[in-house]
Amino acid sequence: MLGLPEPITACLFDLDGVLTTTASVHMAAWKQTFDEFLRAREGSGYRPFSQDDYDQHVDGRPRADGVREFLHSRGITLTEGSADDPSDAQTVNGVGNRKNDLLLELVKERGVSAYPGSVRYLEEVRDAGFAIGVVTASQNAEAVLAAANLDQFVQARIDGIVVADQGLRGKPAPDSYLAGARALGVEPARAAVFEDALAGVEAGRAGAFGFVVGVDRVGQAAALREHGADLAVTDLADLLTTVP
Ligand SMILES: O=P(O)(O)OC[C@H]1O[C@@H](O)[C@H](O)[C@@H](O)[C@@H]1O
Repeated sequence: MLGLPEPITACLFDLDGVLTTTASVHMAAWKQTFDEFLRAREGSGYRPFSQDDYDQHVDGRPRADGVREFLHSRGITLTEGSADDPSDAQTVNGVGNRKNDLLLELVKERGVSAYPGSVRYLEEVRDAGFAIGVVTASQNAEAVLAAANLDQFVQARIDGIVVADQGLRGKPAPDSYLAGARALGVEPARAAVFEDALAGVEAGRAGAFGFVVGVDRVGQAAALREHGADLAVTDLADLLTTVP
């Protein structure tokens, strides 16, 4: 029993925070990046980047969208710059590159692991014969999936690189999930979306997916439901005992 309603035959999983424990690593890299940025701009009285800032403005969105959205919330607008901007450039790309440098350092230091409950769930989904896709804003998804030994489960991957190459709108727009469903050859109504980000459950709802599971890792179950989750669980293995 996968805890999913009858018509579902495919599962589209977000990666960071749903399958792997890397959401907290992204959060740490963003916090260091934005705190350095704000301190340099506003001095020691700056308001630090918080978990709430991450949840509202950054989580689930493509890297540059996260930079823009968060800085906008603080009344700051930067020029875009270009992809090869140095990481100290005061541009959207420069700030994003600083964050990526820090993320890669942290991933190297801490390693990447999968949630044991998510691995159990993936095994059950695979054994039930359901199609499996990963839909993530991250441009580092291929390496993270491989490091966590999860690539064996994945039949289609729509990641930050595909999103940029195909000119898709990032989450909360439904485009990347719709591309995931297309890649698996299923109608959205027959696919379930699994998301820990508010922008991600919004994307699932906007795409009219058959079922949206909110995965609550930071105590935001009610907000996940408000933004589009049909159900919120704290671990994917909880679904194995849930009858919808
Ligand atoms: O910077 P990356 O690896 O391309 O990731 C982009 C975004 O990917 C999402 O999966 C994370 O939730 C965000 O925190 C992150 O900012």
